Amino acid sequence: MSVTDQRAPGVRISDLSVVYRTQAGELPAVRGVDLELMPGTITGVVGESGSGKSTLALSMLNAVQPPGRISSGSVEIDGLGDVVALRGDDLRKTRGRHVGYVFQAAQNSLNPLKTIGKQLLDLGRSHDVDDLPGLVKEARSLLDRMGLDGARVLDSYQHELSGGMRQRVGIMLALVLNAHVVVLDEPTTALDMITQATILRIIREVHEERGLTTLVITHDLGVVAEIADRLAVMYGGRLVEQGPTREVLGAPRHPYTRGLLQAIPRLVGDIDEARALPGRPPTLSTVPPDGCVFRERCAVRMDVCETGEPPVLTIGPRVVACHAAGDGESQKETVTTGPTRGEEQA
Ligand SMILES: Nc1ncnc2c1ncn2[C@@H]1O[C@H](COP(=O)(O)OP(=O)(O)OP(=O)(O)O)[C@@H](O)[C@H]1O
Repeated sequence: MSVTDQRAPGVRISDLSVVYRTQAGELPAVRGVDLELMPGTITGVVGESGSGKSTLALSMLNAVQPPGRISSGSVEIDGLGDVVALRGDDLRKTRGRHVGYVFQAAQNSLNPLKTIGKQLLDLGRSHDVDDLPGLVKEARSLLDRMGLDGARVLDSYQHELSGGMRQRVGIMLALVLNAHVVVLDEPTTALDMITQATILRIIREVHEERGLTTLVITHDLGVVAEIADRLAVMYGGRLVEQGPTREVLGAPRHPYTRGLLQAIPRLVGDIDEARALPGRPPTLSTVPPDGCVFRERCAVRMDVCETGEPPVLTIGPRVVACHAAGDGESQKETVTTGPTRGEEQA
């Protein structure tokens, strides 16, 4: 729904797989993910803990660290090429300058020995920014917009700031170099509801003003409902459903998406109506290598889900990977958790 700005690049993640080395060998945390970020849109990625969201975010900057590695696939950014193929200085310059980011642990990753302002200048110098006073002014203005005293924050050390303030510093650092692709991993988790709403509004405003292509990673469906144009749902390293946010949330087709929605307590009505998804999400070592990764928790699983990769179905603007999503039966309101899981790639 956002205005597509000519400056906003498109991003195509194709057949992306990321593995981590474990005692049991290399195991996939992200498997065969295909996801396109349309220019000028905000895409939300949701899923329970361990579904591979942060690993996907790191891949956007080719920043997966050992014991992990990108084992296949590409992340093509318009004007930049395949980030997965970048190395050395090209890669370093890309991070921050072309792809702005705030990682989940960003609020703890500031340098405790330097003021925020000093770290900002280091960032500017490392990216050959000529106008450092301009950079400081921009940083102050972004912090002011997020409800902080920008000048004071820049003079502060990390230990002088609360978790929520550090989180906003992280968002400022993601935006300040004027990158046109921005990756925000859990940007508002440490914030109270009111501040969260303010920050989401500001992210949206800056996104539109600057013509960005933005990826927001969150476990919170409320956050994506608030901010994202498109929504991608991950489970066990797979993308199981994606499409326009309103459609996915309004009429989820994958049983996992349905389960996530049903697990949200309502503010009105009977709180018991919220039904937690039974079972737990898989870990690296328990993700089934074959068949549907969601089948253990799926109320409508079929025999084929045990062994067959779910087909990737394109239904209008929606992509669903599920054995049951294609047949008329399962698309009727099959309440509970829903049919088998699938994913959107190989
Ligand atoms: N450094 C690592 N070494 C081994 N396994 C890892 C490592 N980092 C992540 N994993 C595993 O990869 C899988 C995906 O993790 P990831 O952090 O990407 O998921 P997530 O959806 O972002 O979860 P969360 O919301 O809890 O951050 C998990 O099973 C996790 O345990």
